[in-house]
Parts: sequence; structure tokens; C-alpha cells
Amino acid sequence: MIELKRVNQKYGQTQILWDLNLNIQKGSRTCIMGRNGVGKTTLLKSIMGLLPISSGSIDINHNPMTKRSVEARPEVGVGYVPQGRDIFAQLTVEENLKIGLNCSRQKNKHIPQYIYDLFPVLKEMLHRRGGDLSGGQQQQLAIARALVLNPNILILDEPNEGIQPNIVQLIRDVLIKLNEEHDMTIVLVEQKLPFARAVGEKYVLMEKGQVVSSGDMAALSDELVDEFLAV
Ligand SMILES: Nc1ncnc2c1ncn2[C@@H]1O[C@H](COP(=O)(O)OP(=O)(O)OP(=O)(O)O)[C@@H](O)[C@H]1O
Repeated sequence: MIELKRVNQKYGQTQILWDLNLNIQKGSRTCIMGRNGVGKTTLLKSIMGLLPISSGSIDINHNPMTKRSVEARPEVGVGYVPQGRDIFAQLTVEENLKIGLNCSRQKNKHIPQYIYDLFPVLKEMLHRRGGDLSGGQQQQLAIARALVLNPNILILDEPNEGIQPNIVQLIRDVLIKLNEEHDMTIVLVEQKLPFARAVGEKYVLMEKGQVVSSGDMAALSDELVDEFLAV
């Protein structure tokens, strides 16, 4: 589970997150939504320890994380797929995956087989450079890299941005499978409502750096969509 209490975050003098409270339940699939610029990516980066928060607290799996570094996140079971994927273009697929493994303190460092079962194309392309992969293949690699440490929480920032429809479907199926068969908590920032409804059981709506509504996806009404998502 992830619990944020009264989190404030600033870029210099500009405050982005305002007394933000958030509770992500263990085993859930949660979509964080909101218009451009409301602070969704900033929220994920704050959870990941990539941005310092000015006040408030962040607990992950009952571990206080507020003052702990980004390296502490894999230790408590969190995997992260950043916006834009951040694949190492000059390294091979296998090397990209092994970079994920390097964050581990475990002695037995190997890439779990189930990752290739989820993304067979990666096995075929193991020795190709990351930069030679299509956008959809790179996104599969980014998710796979986050999975090599067997996280129990997977956080993804707009995994479908610029991805072709058949890969979007694959990603949807993988996220549901990871949740249902591997007991993984899924948290994703998602702009597209149909995908959010297909994957998410829970929604979180943000506006101006705060959570303004949250609940079961089935309760995400047209009124809420109009008020907080329509452009
Ligand atoms: N490094 C930065 N320095 C200063 N301001 C920033 C920085 N990164 C983001 N911001 C600002 O913080 C606000 C929130 O940005 P953020 O990327 O978190 O929003 P978002 O909801 O994820 O938006 P999008 O849907 O466009 O990705 C925006 O006004 C943005 O311009």
C-alpha cells in the first residue's frame, strides 16, 4: 500500500502539490487522472523519491519513505516505469534489463522467465540495441525492466503515450494479469478514459496539485469527467 499525508512539493518557488492526501490499497489497480499540468507526474516522482517534498509523509508497504532515497524504493518492493520510458538507446535489450537487476541486493541476479512470457518480443530481440526498437517495443522493455526485481507495486506514468493500438491492448492485458495472477498493486497515470476504465478498479482525480475525488471506477460519473477531465 501507499499512503501520502499532507504532501507539499515545490519546484523552486512554485508550489505544485498542495497538502495532498492519497491512499492506494494493496492489491488494487488505480488510475490517477487529471488534466495536463495538474501534478500527476510530480506526484509519481515524489512517491519514487526522485523529487524532494517540502512537507508531509510518504509510507510504502508500511515503511516510512519520506527521507529515504530513490534507491530505497526497490527495497520495499516498488517498480517504476517513467514517462518517456528512459530506455538506454546504446545498450542491448538484455543490458537494459540487467541494469534493472543491478538495483538488487539479492545475490541470485537473473531475469525472471515470466517476463519473457509476458513480452515474447523481448526474448527475440535480446541482443538488439534499445534505440533500434519501436516505441511499443521500448515500452515493453521499460515495463520488463521495472519487473526484474519482482516488485509488489508497479507504478507507471502514461505507458500508452505514442503507442500503437495492438501494443496498448497488450499492455492492458499485462497489467491486469500482473494484478490478478502475481498479486501486484498497479498504479498508473492515464489520460485516456477508455483505457483507465478497462484497467482501473479505482480512480483518483487530481486538480491543481490536490486529490479532488477518488473511489471505485464504476462510480466515476459523467459529471466528474466533465468537471475534472474534459478539455
Ligand atoms: N522541473 C520542473 N520545474 C518547474 N516546474 C515544473 C517542472 N516539472 C513540471 N513543472 C510544472 O509543474 C506542473 C505539474 O507538472 P506535471 O508534469 O506534474 O503535471 P502532469 O499532471 O503530469 O501533466 P501532463 O499530463 O502534461 O504530463 C506544471 O505546471 C509543470 O509546468
